[in-house]
Amino acid sequence: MSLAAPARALIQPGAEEALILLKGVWKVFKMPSGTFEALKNINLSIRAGEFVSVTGKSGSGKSTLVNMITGIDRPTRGEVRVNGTLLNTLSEGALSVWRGHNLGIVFQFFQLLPMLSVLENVMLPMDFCNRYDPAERESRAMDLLKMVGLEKVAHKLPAALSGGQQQCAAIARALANDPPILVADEPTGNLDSRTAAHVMAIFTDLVAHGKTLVMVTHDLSLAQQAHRVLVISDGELIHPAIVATWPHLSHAAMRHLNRHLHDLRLPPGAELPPSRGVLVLEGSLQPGTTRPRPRLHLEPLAAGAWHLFERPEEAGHFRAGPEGAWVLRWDESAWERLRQDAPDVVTTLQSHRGGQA
Ligand SMILES: Nc1ncnc2c1ncn2[C@@H]1O[C@H](COP(=O)(O)OP(=O)(O)OP(=O)(O)O)[C@@H](O)[C@H]1O
Repeated sequence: MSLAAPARALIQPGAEEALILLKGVWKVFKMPSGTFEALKNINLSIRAGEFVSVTGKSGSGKSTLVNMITGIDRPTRGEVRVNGTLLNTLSEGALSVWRGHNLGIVFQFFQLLPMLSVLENVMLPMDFCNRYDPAERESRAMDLLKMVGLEKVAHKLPAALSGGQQQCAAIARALANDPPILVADEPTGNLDSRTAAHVMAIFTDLVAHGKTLVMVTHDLSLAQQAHRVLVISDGELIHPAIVATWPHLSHAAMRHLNRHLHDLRLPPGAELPPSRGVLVLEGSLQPGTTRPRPRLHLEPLAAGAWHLFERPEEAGHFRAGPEGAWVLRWDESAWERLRQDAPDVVTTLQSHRGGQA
């Protein structure tokens, strides 16, 4: 069996590579009935040029998460760093100037100003940020409208446009100040599937030209067009390797796995400690030679491979390959907790015993 190159979808980019970085972010809402944890210890990194989709059930925390990235809302605890700026420390005024230069935001219901023409709507962010020379603004806005196919309706009011056209105008407006990052919250939620496909084609093209895109969507087929799908469930961000390895599990099942799998880095040649199961994130595990082989024939485990062990000691037949190994694993007690919390998930995993992302 040949060993695959590290599967990027299994791990997040390192903090040093991140254009968007959330570290230990919690959001707790205070309500008369008590407190509600909408985001629980989110650690997220997104590199420049990535297209990342955010999926999850209604109320799982998707909008709260993107509101952290846009600075529309602030974390209760933790750090949010976007394009080199620590958002936690900015005043409201500084945040809105920062947002104007760094982010374009696209909403589900377009939010164009109804009394301004489409062209004026697109010029508005340039006026607000004073980014381009006043003489240049109109032609720049027209170029952006051309790019999204709307030059013929530039002088109309938004109400005269279809929903799809209004969303394309909102995308042009989001691009007005040429921000490196676009954030779109359910941008196709109010569009039919043909129009949604057109909006997705515009997004894909923008990413191909270097924009970083974070898109919230309920639609799994649209989510999967991104480079990376983030799943959020009850305020928890599911480890990308769990999403990539067991994409068909329910989000609740993924959440159970997320809570009970722990990561471990092994230097080259190190023996895998007693474990009930392992998933290789990076590097490889090779069948060891120092212990007697078990009855079964063991294959190397490359990045993306997972395997369950009958007995924890069987894990010791594996050693990290020459490049080391970074794994998620269950030790005996984590596996027992998983069995107690989610017996159906254990049964599903046991029916396969292993596989490849
Ligand atoms: N300002 C607030 N005060 C109290 N609770 C809030 C507030 N904002 C959001 N919540 C709660 O936080 C949870 C997450 O909300 P959020 O809007 O992020 O979910 P979502 O995944 O975007 O949902 P949807 O897909 O329905 O838009 C929900 O239970 C919501 O009721």
